This record gives sequence, C-alpha cells and structure tokens, in this order.
Amino acid sequence: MDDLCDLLDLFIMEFIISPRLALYNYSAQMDDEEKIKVALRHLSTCGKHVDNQKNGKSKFRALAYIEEGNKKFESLFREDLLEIYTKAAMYAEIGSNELARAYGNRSAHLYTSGLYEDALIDIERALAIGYNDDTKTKLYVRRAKCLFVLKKEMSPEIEEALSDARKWLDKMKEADKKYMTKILDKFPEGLLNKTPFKKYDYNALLPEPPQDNPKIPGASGAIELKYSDQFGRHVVATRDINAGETIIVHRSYATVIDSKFSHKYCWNCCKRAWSGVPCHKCVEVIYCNETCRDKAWSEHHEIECKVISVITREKLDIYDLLALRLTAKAYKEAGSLKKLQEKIRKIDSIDDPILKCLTNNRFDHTKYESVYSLWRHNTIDSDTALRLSLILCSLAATTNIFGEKILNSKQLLNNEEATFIGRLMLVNHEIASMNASKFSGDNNAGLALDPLWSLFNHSCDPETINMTPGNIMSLTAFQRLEKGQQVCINYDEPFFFAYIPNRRLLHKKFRFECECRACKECWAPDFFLKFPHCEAYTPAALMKKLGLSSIFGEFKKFGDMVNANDDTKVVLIPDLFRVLDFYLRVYGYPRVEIIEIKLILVHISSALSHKY
Ligand SMILES: C[S@@+](CC[C@H](N)C(=O)[O-])C[C@H]1O[C@@H](n2cnc3c(N)ncnc32)[C@H](O)[C@@H]1O
Repeated sequence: MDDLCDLLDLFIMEFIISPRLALYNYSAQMDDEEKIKVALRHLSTCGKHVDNQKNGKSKFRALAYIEEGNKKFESLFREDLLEIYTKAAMYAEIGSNELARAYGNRSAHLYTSGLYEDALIDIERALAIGYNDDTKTKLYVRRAKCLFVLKKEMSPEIEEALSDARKWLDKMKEADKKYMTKILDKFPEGLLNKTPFKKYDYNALLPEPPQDNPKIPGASGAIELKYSDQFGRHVVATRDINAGETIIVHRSYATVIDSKFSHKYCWNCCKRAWSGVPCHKCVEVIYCNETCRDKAWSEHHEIECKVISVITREKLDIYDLLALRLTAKAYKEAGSLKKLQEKIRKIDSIDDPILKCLTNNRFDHTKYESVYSLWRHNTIDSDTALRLSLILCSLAATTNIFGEKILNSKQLLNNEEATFIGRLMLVNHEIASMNASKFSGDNNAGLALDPLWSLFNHSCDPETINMTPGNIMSLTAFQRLEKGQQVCINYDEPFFFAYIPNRRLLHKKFRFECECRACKECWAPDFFLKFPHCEAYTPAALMKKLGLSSIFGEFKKFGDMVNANDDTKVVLIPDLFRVLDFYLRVYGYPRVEIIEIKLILVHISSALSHKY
C-alpha cells in the first residue's frame, strides 16, 4: 500500500464508514483555505509518501494490446480495434518497436475502415520509428493503396511506394512474400471503387463567430453584461434580436475528457482522434496530432501529466480533473506562482462583480480572470477536499511548481504557496461543478467550461438554442428578443422536455427560484394552446403563404435526416427560424406548432452537437 492510489482508496473508505473519523475537524463553515489545511493535516497523519516515478508506460501492456488486436482483427468492429491499437500506442515507450507496431497495425485497420489519410499518417510514423524489416513491404503496399484510393490515378509517389515495397520482399516469410507479390503484380486492381469514410466536420455547420462586440470578443454586439441584486450577473439584449441570430461562438476555456473516452478524443481540441498520438510521458491521454500534443503540453499538460498518472483517472471525479486543468492553466497563463498570486489578489480586491471578470477592460473568455471571477460560494464537502488535497500532494511531489519537489504531505502543511494552490483547486472545483456543461457525443464524453456561457442565467423556456460540439460553445436566438430583455440559456432541459419536479431539483442545485413564464404558469411538457380550427391558419396554409411549403412536408423528418448523416437539409435551419419567428409574432404562446418547431430545432442542434 505504498502509493497514492491505495491511500485514496483507504481515505474514501474511511470517509464512507466514518466521516467523523476521516475528517473530524472539518466544517462546512470553514473557508476554502482552512478546508484544504484540515484535509492536508489528515493526510499527513498517515505519513505516506507519493511515488513520483510512476508514469505507466509498459512494454508488456503495449505488446498485450498488439497481440489482442492481431487476434481479433477479423472479428471486432472498427471502433473496438482502433481502441485496442490506440491503447497499445499509449502504453508503448516512445521510439520503441512496440510503438512502431501499434501504428503500423492500426494503419491496416484505418485502411480497411476507409480512413486513408489517417492510415498514411500512421504508416509514416511507423516507418520513422523503425518498423520490422519482415513486414515493411506490407506498409509500403498499404501506402501505395491509400494514395491510389485518394487520387484515383497512378503518380510518382505511388510508384516510389511500390518500388520500396518490392525492395523488402525478400525479408518476408515465403507465404507472405507470395501473397504480396501477387498484390504488387496486380496493383491497382480492385481499388478504383473504394471510397473514403466521410468524417463529420462540425465546423462547417457552425455559424461564423460574431465580431461586432468590442467588449466581449466572440459575442454578438447585441448583448451586454449587467448586474442586479435579483439576477446577479446576467446578459441583456442591447437591441432587438431576430430568431436565428448568432449570439456567441466560443472555444471553451477548458475541456476534459472522461477516462472512459481518453483513447478516443483529443485531450487538447476534443476532436475524434482517429490516428491519435499518445502523450510522451503518461498513458492517460491521446491527441489528434503532434501539434495538439505540443500545445496541450505547454498550456497545461506539463502540470497535469504526472498527477493523473499517480492518481489514476478512474479514481478521480471528472470535476476534480477540470479543477486540476483550471489550476494548471491559471498557473501557466500567469507564468509563475508569484504572478498568479498577484493576479488573484487583484481580482479579490475588486468588488464590482462585472469589473472583476474583465481583462484590459474586455470580457476575454480565454483569460483566467473571467473564470476565477465566477466563484461565488464555498460549498466543498470533506470528501472532495480530501481528493483535492491528494491532487495537491501529487502536484508537489511530481512538478516543480513549489520550487523543489515535496514528497511528504506533512511538509506541505506549512507551505504558504501550497495552501494557496490548494485553495485555488477548491475554488476551481466549485466553479467547475456550478458552471461546466457536459459536452455531447458518446454519452457525455467530457466537460467544457466557457466563462461567458456561465454568465447567462437559466430559463425553462429559453430564448436561445445551443450547439456545443466538442469544445465549441455556440448560442443562437431561438425566438425574437426585445431590446432590454434578459437573454437566458437552459441549464438542463426546456419545459417541453422536463416535468416540474425535475425543474425544481435543478433550481435547488443552482439555488434560485426560477421566474420564467413556464415556471410561473406551471407549464408542463404537454401544456400548450391548441391550434384554432380554421383552414386559413393551418400550418400548411401558413407555410404556403410564406413560400415554404416544400419544407413543411419535410421538417418533421429533420431529426432522422441529421442522424442519417444527411447534412444537406441542415441548410434549411434558417427557414425553420423564419417560420418560428412568424408564428411567434402572429400567435399566442405556447402553441403546439411553435413547440414542434422548437423541438425539431433542439433535436437538430443536439444531433449536430453529438457528431464530433
Ligand atoms: C451559472 S450562474 C449564472 C450567472 C450568475 N447570475 C452570476 O452572477 O454569476 C448560475 C447562478 O445564477 C443565478 N440564476 C440563474 N438563473 C436564474 C434565474 N432564472 N433567476 C434568478 N437567478 C438565476 C443563480 O444564483 C445560479 O446559481
């Protein structure tokens, strides 16, 4: 029981069995700094040291994954095999033969899946590291095949790959040699009708980021931040906003991927990493390419890397990971611990809730000021404080954040810098749990935090609709908003999905009484006014008047079309907004037809958000 993971298990067990025993001095009324000290003191009584050597790379585990992939090559689904070879790459030592084999074998699978460009990337990587001589022919043939399928004609590059393939033929086993010679002789037989797998590019469907708000980059000039005692900070329309107008398009400040999906999505940009590269040091994360890996390293992963190796990700709450990410980014952004302390002191000294979010007079969602100023409550429970203090211990033991590495939790207790970072971790955890949104796809594969998004208040009948693929947060007006009106988002589900008791639970979590019309008038999901029985007012007649008859027949099928990868119909979204706008102007609300169009738009946006 020498490492921190065992310690974590022990403490969590102690806490569950006897909370008082685990943290007998803990009280909800303490401030965050006291809470971290109590948790550290409790840890130090155990007197254990952190194993700061652990990184998880293992030749044997890499080989085991390669063997498993090879055995199951014919029988497994594409996703499962990609996962196995990606895991092999994650465990393989950098520059090792196992890494070359993981890339080489994965390229075979990428090829059969129609991911030719990704297969070419893996082939290059495998050859650069040094692939086994007796199988090099296979790689060069695969390279020639990928190039041919992509270009549909011979080229000098393909000729070169074929000639390289022939060079290594003699190194192959006799049976393999015969087989490959046949393929080489018949090349490019059977390749003309192969088509590449169509990757989904959500960027193509997102609106352009608005550029006209000098105070809030990435937001529409039609909004501003306000503060009132009743609503706290909130967002207000500075002019009338039409249905379908873009309000914000942001890349969120921070995102983390759930451990179940860590081999699938890029730890930097959240995109699907088909031919992902692992971190040089740990086995916990994957990147879509080397550029993302280097960017993440310099912006945050240098700090997180060892911590998430020491305390394996399965043992951490995803909000702990986000708290760690926010702390790492804040530290890197400031450049030193001293500068970070100065920055925090400065924000703490500003009372005005809006001014304290600003950097150089602007609300800059890429700066930590905008994140830290979201903190409003001190609600960390002892269990979370304990987990965060374990993260703090491993930060001290595995990074140089406090100068020298500190291996003993007792030493941390009297270290003011450690208490400062510990408190910041608690604050960041609270910010994460109150403001982060689960991003869509693969059953909530991760969490994203955008500070501007976090300043929108909630409505059960929101005026806005969001699309949040990966780490992008975009918000569009759902209906017309008048100048001066508050612009809200929906924190969970709009009233037409959520029953009142569920909505109450949500308000309890966020501690407010919802005053939207849907709550005041107790609208349940099936509450809406019936459409008048008059020919002239039927949806079909209205659509005809608007010149949109062709869509009306189709709009109910939109959801299916989006799911079926048919993006062409999505261009009709603006027309749906026009219809919605028209209905909202002409008829009372809520009305079944209006809700139906809203439902379709919600469905489309969620389907699009899920495909990243
Ligand atoms: C994500 S924050 C939104 C920004 C927040 N108003 C602020 O000042 O930082 C969520 C908090 O805002 C407040 N809030 C959100 N929606 C609200 C509403 N409809 N009415 C009143 N307060 C609301 C609640 O205090 C809630 O915990």
